[in-house]
Amino acid sequence: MNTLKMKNWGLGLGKHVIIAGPCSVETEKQIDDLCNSFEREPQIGMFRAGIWKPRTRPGNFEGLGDQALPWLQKVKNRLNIPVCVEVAKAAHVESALKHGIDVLWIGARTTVNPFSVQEIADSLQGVDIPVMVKNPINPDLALWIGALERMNKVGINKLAAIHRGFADPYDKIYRNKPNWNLAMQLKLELPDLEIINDPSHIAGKSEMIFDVAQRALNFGMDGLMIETHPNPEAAWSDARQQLNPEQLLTILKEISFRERIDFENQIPENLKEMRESIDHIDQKLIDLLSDRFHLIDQVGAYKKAHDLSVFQGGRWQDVLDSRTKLGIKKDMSEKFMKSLLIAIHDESIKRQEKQIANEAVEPLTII
Ligand SMILES: O=C(O)C(=O)C[C@]1(C(=O)O)C=C[C@@H](O)C=C1
Repeated sequence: MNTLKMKNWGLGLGKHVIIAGPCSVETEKQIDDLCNSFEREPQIGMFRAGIWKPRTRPGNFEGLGDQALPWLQKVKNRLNIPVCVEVAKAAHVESALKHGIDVLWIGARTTVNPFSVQEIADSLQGVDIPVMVKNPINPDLALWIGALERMNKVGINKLAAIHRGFADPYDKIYRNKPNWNLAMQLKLELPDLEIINDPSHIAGKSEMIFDVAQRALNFGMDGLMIETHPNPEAAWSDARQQLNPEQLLTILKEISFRERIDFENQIPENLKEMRESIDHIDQKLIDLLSDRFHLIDQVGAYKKAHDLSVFQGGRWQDVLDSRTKLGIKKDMSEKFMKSLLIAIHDESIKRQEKQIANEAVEPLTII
């Protein structure tokens, strides 16, 4: 996929892009008040606003629609920064383009539906406008990439992804679970594509936004989209997760942006050395794991010959408890130790089950 970085979108964006603005446009005064606060804040690179809101149930505020678009033009003129809105169908694209909107984004509830994404893509054929694609609600990397590809195929190369987290009804911490691994996987699959993190939708509550945003930057994400409202308590949508401008500015002051190392450039010598040591350690770890699994195979052969069960609860409990304790003493977390040991034990069980079923044990592959 050929994509242009945000700094090359021709919109005056820098290396780390901060996008701020309300969940929904509510009144002209709300927008004016925000402009008054943002005028003094040069770090804000783009203004966001929802005017068509996909709501879970009917009867909630669904956005002001076209009537709010002229107010966003005013924002552009006053702040001299690009303005972005969410679009969910071709009619939205048409209105947004007519009113000089600079950047479009596709929301999580739209990304899940290839028909909707294709409808938007078709309406953008031949149009030179940047598009940002939020992750789908469910943790499906292919669906996210598919939506980006649909845009790219109609000629949109000013593309970015927005990581807004994934719905998980069992998670009690986040509104949308970050699943950082999946976002990093996107980075691995599309290394040139920039990712903006949306801590507002991940956190779901204003007091957690700083931590989520900082983690995103620690992971090397390229920007932040933060919902901001002049008076969050009175917001017509997403009241719990919006910041007031003062809170936003505090976060922007305290947060640290991190450089991602570009592998095409020189890697600093001391980092190189540390990485070489890590390479050696990893080699040793793999050798040790391989030795352990060869012993597991011998135990498996013994179990088969003596009709013993593969799973040995007492022994496993001992292994789990004693190694976890050892790991904790060596500064590793209990959670990490347990998940590592469980992964190893699962593999042992699988290998021995295969042996008992008379299947050859596959050559060692540890992922
Ligand atoms: O001790 C055994 O019986 C083993 O096969 C080893 C091992 C392990 O991986 O440590 C694997 C399976 C058992 O449930 C218990 C422990």
